[in-house]
Amino acid sequence: MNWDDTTDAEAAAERLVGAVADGEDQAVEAALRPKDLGEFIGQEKVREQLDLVLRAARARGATADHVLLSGAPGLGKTTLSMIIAAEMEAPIRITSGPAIQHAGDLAAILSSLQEGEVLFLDEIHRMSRPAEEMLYMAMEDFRVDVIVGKGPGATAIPLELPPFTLVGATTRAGLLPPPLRDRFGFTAHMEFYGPAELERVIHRSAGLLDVGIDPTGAAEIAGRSRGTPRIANRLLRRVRDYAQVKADGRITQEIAAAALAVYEVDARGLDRLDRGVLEALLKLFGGGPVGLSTLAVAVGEERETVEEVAEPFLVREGLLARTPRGRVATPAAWAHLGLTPPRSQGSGNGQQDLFGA
Ligand SMILES: Nc1ncnc2c1ncn2[C@@H]1O[C@H](COP(=O)(O)OP(=O)(O)OP(=O)(O)O)[C@@H](O)[C@H]1O
Repeated sequence: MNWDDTTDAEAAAERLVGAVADGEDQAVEAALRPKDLGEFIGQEKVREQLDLVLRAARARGATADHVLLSGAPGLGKTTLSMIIAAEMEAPIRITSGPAIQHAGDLAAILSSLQEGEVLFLDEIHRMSRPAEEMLYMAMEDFRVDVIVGKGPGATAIPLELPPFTLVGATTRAGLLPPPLRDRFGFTAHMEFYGPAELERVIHRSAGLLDVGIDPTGAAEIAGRSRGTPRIANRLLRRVRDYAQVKADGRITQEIAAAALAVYEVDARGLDRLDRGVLEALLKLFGGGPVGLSTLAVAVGEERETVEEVAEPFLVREGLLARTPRGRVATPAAWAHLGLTPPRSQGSGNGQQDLFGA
């Protein structure tokens, strides 16, 4: 998904199943964040590796190596950066790539860091080029050159920095220039969460929010959370509202299913936009192949919205395939919408033809 494009990110943030944080998320997330590695659910490999990195640094009495976290929005990168600071008993400073427009902005932040401080740089791939170049030297030598003056009279004044730990976060590690990527001592890729992990996230959050929930209720919400803790927490809050207004406040499987039906989030986590795209593909175009522009017109959305907001999840779920001949529905898409594919698509040969990339 192209999260560089603010409009798409905003469009996605407006959805109940959007992974980008909205205003309400920002207000309540602090209370739901795990505080140490032991509380952080899932991501076993990342946790194990990070635990070793941090323990070793602590044992040496040194500042931890720079850490790069990559992965989709809402999987816990900010949370993990705060945990790194907590585990190192260090303060944390939080900023983001787009907030650093000039190298001077970065120099001001770096020069005010305390020894051992964690600098969390979200969306690090969106930093300006001069700032990025300044960061290379800061990461490697804990030094920056501050340029004073302009033109031929400009001079570089070297500035020593205290050792610090940079935690960079990006949704797209591939976009980082290799010199920057290489300066991180530890890189972790965060994966989408499985249903059992999401159930644990939901139980934990329900406990913190003081909401009663049955295991079946948690499973129902987990199944619709698109592998993302942020979405799980958001759906939990909407289901809690429903349970309070329509029942006795306790979340059961029936309550969760009924609440999320009101919000048009289906059993697999598809919302109205996702289902609209699939329905058009199946009902109007017999399952495809159909071009992206035609599909977008059929659902009354911008091409970019279909491509960047709806499609990535449909592809990930194995409901839609992008082929050189156009968008094609998979057999799972027909099954999910309870429709029968035309005969030619049901047969092995026809299917091969459709996906014949
Ligand atoms: N492993 C986890 N265990 C429990 N809760 C989690 C976990 N990961 C994330 N969360 C919860 O999900 C919410 C979103 O997490 P966080 O803000 O860290 O995501 P992010 O990857 O930094 O997102 P973004 O890329 O949009 O900044 C937080 O409220 C946090 O409590």
